[in-house]
Amino acid sequence: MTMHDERRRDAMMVRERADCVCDAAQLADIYDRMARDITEALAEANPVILCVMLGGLVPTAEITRRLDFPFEFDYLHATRYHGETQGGELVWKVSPGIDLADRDVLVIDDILDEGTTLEAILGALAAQGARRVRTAILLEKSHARRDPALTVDFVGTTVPDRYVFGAGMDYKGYFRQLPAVYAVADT
Ligand SMILES: O=P(O)(O)OC[C@H]1O[C@H](OP(=O)(O)OP(=O)(O)O)[C@H](O)[C@@H]1O
Ligand code: HPA
Repeated sequence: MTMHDERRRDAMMVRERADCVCDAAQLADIYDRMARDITEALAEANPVILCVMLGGLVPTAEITRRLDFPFEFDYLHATRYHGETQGGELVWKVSPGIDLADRDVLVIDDILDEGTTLEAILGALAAQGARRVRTAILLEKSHARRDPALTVDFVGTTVPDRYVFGAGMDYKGYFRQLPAVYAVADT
């Protein structure tokens, strides 16, 4: 069996035993509410919306299709889990291509865990001259391992301190496409 086959088999076993922590109907309600709050804050701001690839892809698509006001759209790619369940060094793969000087920016990502990724993104966007950066994160993980000063403007919901996947998030590269969020079962 190749290494890829083993990872796939591991992912399938983990999915079978995982607990659903946010189902598709709950996610739809969360996206509706986030889109309403974002509209209230940004409809007149001519913002740039930035998707944090890869995990931000699904929440960004779900939220932006609920926004009926003009905005520009771009993405950035910063990653530090590299297909594993423990974070490592942050690698910047792609910076936003659009000029952010004096712009209102909304960053959309899937999860706030230890906060390392979001801190780096906020630093980079400030360095690019953004006027104001707001953040929309689908899930906030409940623990005390991040700087409490790091706050998010639009939070979907809170999840327990377990590795989660689905709705854009992967387990070892798999299952980003699942329409609900699952937590890996304790061993
Ligand atoms: O708060 P942190 O502990 O820094 O973790 C949060 C980040 O981790 C995930 O990205 P990941 O590095 O897994 O890349 P991916 O989006 O390609 O899955 C997630 O999409 C967030 O961007
Ligand atoms: O629990 C998680 N799941 C998926 N990606 C993540 N990135 C940080 N934490 C997580």
